[in-house]
Amino acid sequence: MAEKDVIIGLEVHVQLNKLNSKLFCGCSTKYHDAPPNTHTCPVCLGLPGTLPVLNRRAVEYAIRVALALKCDIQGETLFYRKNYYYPDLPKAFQITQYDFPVGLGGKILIKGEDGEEKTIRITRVHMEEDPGRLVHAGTIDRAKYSMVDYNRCGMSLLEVVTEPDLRSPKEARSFLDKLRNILEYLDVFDGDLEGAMRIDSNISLVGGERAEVKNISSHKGVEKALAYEITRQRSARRRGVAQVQETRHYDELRGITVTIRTKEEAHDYRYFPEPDLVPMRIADWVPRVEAELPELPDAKRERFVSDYAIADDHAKSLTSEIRVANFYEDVAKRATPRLTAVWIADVLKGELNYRDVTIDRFRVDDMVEILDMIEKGTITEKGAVEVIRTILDHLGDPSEVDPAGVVEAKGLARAEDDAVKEAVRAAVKECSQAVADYRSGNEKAINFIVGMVMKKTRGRADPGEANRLVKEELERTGRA
Ligand SMILES: Nc1ncnc2c1ncn2[C@@H]1O[C@H](COP(=O)(O)OP(=O)(O)OP(=O)(O)O)[C@@H](O)[C@H]1O
Ligand SMILES: [Mg+2]
Ligand SMILES: [Mg+2]
Repeated sequence: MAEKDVIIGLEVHVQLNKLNSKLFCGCSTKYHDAPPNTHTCPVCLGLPGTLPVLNRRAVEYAIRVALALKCDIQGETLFYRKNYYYPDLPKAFQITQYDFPVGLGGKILIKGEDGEEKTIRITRVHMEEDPGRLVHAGTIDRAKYSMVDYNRCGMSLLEVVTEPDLRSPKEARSFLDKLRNILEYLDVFDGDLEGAMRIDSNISLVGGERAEVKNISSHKGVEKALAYEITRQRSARRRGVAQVQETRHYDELRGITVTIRTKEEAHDYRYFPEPDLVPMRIADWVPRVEAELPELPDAKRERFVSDYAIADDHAKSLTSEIRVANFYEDVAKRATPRLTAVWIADVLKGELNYRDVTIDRFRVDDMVEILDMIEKGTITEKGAVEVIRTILDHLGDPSEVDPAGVVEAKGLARAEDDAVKEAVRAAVKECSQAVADYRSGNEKAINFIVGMVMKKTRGRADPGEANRLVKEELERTGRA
């Protein structure tokens, strides 16, 4: 439900984890399976006397994202020091942007609560370095001690800040899904890696101060934390307790948020320009980066509708993930595009979701073969679903299955026409009561006869076709 009194704005930290090296040093970004503190060097550990060297590719990726989010790219961009003391950042300041971020004033289209397309404005996109990761012994508010892992320290981060345009937890989630989708299209980001996206959610009720729920890493977590906050803030208001500007933590296990600090305790970060990095004229880079921008989800969706003459809903579903979109096009080139759209969007995606399997585990060749069998009438639609399910259920087995093999092994080949006709004749003879009912005007009685045909052919007849044949047979025998 769109909530008129709810105001939400997000700050999304996106790790540019497809880069090979960190933002200011040559350390590898592939630390996810490595032991703690093995991907570090004097620069990302912030040892005295070291100097940052900017990763050009990171700047290029940042411009790519800012352009895709329709931001104005700033002519010159500058880094600042944000000073704070916390063990996740050994040099006691974070190199980030403040004035002159890479991009200002963009937008993302999402599906709003009312089902209509809705524009969420992007305030800015800026670059910064990721701090290290604290691992708390127990929960953050009660831990006896914490351990620190600097593998993540110095990774390239983007912060994408929205205007407070979101009106419900669900809209916040659609925004995050859409953002992730765009980032994956841009090939700068792998959302499956741990810590790839971390979100600060700001939420207030009209006329009240905002609470900022820090550092949630799943979209579902954000949705739940925001729902909890709405209830909490409303109930406080009813009791006459005013919301103060504060930072809160979401306790995922307990499903609640707890206060961490209020505005009075807020840090003064003493931002000042980073003296070890010069301002960059990025305006000159823009034409080249723009020319290399790939097709984005909204554009792909429009093209799918016009190139393949498929329904907009199908196009939307197929483009909501780059891997699905690519799979669709690979199959559609070799099969009927409309039929392909229906089977991928309405059937395959559901079966994959149910099993939590990604589409690249399914073979393009297999999908083409299944669609071919449907079109030639070799299998029924029901049989095709069975084939898809069986293939998915045997992923990773030593003896993987293929469509023809499943059809053979499960006897899914559609019954020969003669066999169906034979079954129809027999069914009409046997179901004399249903036949009499049908003839006296009860049209639904035909379903019983069709059911008998399906039973006799062990489900290998096409139900529509069986229905047509039963009617023909009833007419023929009625005339006699
Ligand atoms: N009344 C409000 N209710 C909910 N969200 C708000 C409200 N006013 C602003 N916001 C949101 O709060 C966020 C402010 O983020 P911003 O990065 O500009 O500042 P910050 O949170 O003060 O700084 P920091 O980066 O240190 O957390 C934006 O996403 C904005 O949309
Ligand atoms: Mg911020
Ligand atoms: Mg903030």
